[in-house]
Amino acid sequence: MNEIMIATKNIGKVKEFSDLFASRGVKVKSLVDFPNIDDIEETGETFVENAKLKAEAIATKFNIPVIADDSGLSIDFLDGRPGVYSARYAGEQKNDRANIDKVLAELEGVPTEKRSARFHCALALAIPDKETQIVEGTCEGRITEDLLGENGFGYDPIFLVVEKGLTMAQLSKDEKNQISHRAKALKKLDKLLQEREEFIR
Ligand SMILES: O=c1[nH]c(=O)c2ncn([C@@H]3O[C@H](COP(=O)(O)OP(=O)(O)OP(=O)(O)O)[C@@H](O)[C@H]3O)c2[nH]1
Ligand SMILES: [Mg+2]
Repeated sequence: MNEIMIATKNIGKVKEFSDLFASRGVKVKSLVDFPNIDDIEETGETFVENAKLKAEAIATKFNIPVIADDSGLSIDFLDGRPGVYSARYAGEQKNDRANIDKVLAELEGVPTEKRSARFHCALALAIPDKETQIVEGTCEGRITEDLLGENGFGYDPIFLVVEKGLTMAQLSKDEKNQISHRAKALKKLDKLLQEREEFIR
C-alpha cells in the first residue's frame, strides 16, 4: 500500500495522519481535497459507530479502501461529555476556541483531582466488499484551568499529559504522535493492514 484515503475534513487530523503514515512510507489523501463532498452525518452514539459510517460511506463512494477517524474528549466530571459531540460542543460552527471556553466554564471551581479526562480515537478501515475493521486507542489526562501551548488542535491546549507535566499543545508533533489516542489506534491498525495487505494493493 502506498496511498490511503482518510475520510476527514479536519486539517488537524490530516496533518497527524500524514506524519504518522510518512514513517510507514504511505501517502495520505483526504476529503480536504474534495470540498464538494458533503459532511457525512454522524448519527451514531459511539465513536466506533461514527467511524464505521464515515469510512463505509466514503469507501462506497470512491470504491477504494478508506480509513475514518471518530474521536473526542471524555471528561469524568461531565459524565463523559463532550464525547461524540466534541467537534460541535459549542455549536455547529465547530470552533475549537469556543469548545474550550465551554469546557473551562463547566469546570470552573472544580478541583484538580476531579478534572480527569481522556481522549478516544476509533479508526475504521473500510474496504469495498470486505468486513470493516475497527481499532481504538485512548490517552489519559487532566483538564487544565488555562490554555497552554500552540501545537496540535481541538482541546490540546487544555489537556494535560500528567506524566509529562505538559499539555498536548506543548508537546512537539513527534511527542504527541508517540502517545496520542490516534497513534495508539493506528498501531493496532498497522497489524491489521499487514495481515490484510492483499486486500489493499
Ligand atoms: O485536542 C484534541 N486533540 C486531538 O488529538 C483530538 N482528536 C479529536 N479531538 C476532538 O474531537 C473532535 C473530533 O470529532 P470528529 O471525529 O467528528 O472529527 P471532525 O468532525 O473534526 O472531522 P471529521 O473527521 O468528522 O471530518 C475534534 O474536532 C476535536 O474537537 C481532539 N482534540
Ligand atoms: Mg465529525
